[in-house]
Amino acid sequence: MQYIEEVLQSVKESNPNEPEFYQAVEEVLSSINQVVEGNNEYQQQAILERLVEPERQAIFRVPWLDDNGKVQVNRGFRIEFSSTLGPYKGGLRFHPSVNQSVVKFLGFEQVLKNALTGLPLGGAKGGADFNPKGKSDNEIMRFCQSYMTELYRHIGANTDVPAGDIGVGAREIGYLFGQYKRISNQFEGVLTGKPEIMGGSSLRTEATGYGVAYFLSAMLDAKGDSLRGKRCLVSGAGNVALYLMEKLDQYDAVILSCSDSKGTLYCKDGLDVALVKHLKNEQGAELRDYLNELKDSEFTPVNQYPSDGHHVWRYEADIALPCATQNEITEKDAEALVENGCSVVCEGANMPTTADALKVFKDNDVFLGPSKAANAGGVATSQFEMAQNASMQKWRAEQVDEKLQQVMKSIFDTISATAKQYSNEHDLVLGANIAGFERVADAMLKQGVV
Ligand SMILES: NC(=O)C1=CN([C@@H]2O[C@H](COP(=O)(O)OP(=O)(O)OC[C@H]3O[C@@H](n4cnc5c(N)ncnc54)[C@H](OP(=O)(O)O)[C@@H]3O)[C@@H](O)[C@H]2O)C=CC1
Ligand SMILES: O=C(O)CCC(=O)C(=O)O
Repeated sequence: MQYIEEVLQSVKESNPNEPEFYQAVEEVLSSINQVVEGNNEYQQQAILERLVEPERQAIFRVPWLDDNGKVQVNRGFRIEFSSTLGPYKGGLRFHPSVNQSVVKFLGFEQVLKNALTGLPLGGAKGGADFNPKGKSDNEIMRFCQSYMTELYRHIGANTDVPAGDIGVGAREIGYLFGQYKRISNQFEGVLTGKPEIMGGSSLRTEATGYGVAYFLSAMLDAKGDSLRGKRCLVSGAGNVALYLMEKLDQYDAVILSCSDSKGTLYCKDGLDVALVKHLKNEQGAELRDYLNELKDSEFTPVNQYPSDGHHVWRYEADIALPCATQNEITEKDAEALVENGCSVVCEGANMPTTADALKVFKDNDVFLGPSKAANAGGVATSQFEMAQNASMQKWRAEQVDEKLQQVMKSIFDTISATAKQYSNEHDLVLGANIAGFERVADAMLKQGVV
């Protein structure tokens, strides 16, 4: 434990003002002591010190012209965390809250997540503190072009392959790809999540949400249970949340809620998922507009949320599925969920549960599927896209779906077996952290001091 504590102390000192990054590192390091303390080689070879230090970090200016002819400036990031298991791989986030701490925590998590897929993928993350909301299509395009004008020198189909995340979907990936192709004169699989017409994989859009549903289904299966009739609280109403809800609906679960940055939509008898999806994807509407179509629901705006958490978690339900952003389940939210009968949590968003909330869930035997395992279906399908691009092939949606289901089941089996070996089979947080760490650390040992 002393080695781990020394590394944690040094992470804190050398990364001041990076609370999210420290939180992610602390969660992982404090759950791998059983494998680290018994292995002198990890210490001798400074495996932990290397694991927490990104291989390369690019921080750059992104100037762009708005529709009024005024120059705007944002800060861009690409943090190439680890290439131990393959090319750097991970999404780009465009959101005003993006900063070095957020990108680093996401990159660190990505390394272990990608390891859990069993696929040849390193880990990275990037983005910008750019707010796409309220911007015209032309502004989005000019921003993406400027961002790529710096990013292109760091990436490549075998070097670093970005994808989407919050605020970055097929439209942004299309503009980024167009600019990369123009500057580099290469039509290659340098980005994933591309529109299908230019080399995108079938089902990449749906993959993260569907993957969460497949993972959750494996969790319930392990308890001899199923999703049928289960009352689910979902947060978020973006890419991950919408396709998760779609798949849960197919499994006959009842989706009671979803949310966006304006508030929470709730229906005690279950939301009409097709309507939510239509409003968000086809109409670009807000969640509150649902009430214009169906009156049997309620919308709680953010200014009426409890001061210590989020309204979306304050309802009775069996399962909670956070799919918006980091630290969106507070300690009080976790207590409310437990009190209201929730016994399963499956994380669609990256690190959505605060450290205090994790403790509440653990103390109350809540079965928790951690994000680095449960939401890995997106990046796995990105790797399928890379494979298709490299071989100039296009796989059918059924093929991709079958492979996605296999990966999610295999991740569940791996982390559940690891959890059983070191603690109990339901401690999937421990199982994911140890299984991901061992894969990366053992490859690092074989690669020498790099
Ligand atoms: N896309 C992917 O393939 C993957 C995504 N993830 C993770 O899933 C989560 C959601 O990503 P994704 O669905 O792609 O993103 P989207 O941008 O498509 O959707 C995000 C959703 O969450 C809401 N949201 C975002 N930030 C906040 C906030 N600070 N407070 C309240 N609501 C918020 C948004 O509301 P509004 O629209 O009002 O802003 C929106 O409904 C993120 O944690 C991401 O890292 C993980 C693996 C892969
Ligand atoms: O598809 C990818 O490359 C990355 C997806 C992602 O950003 C994530 O898993 O958090």
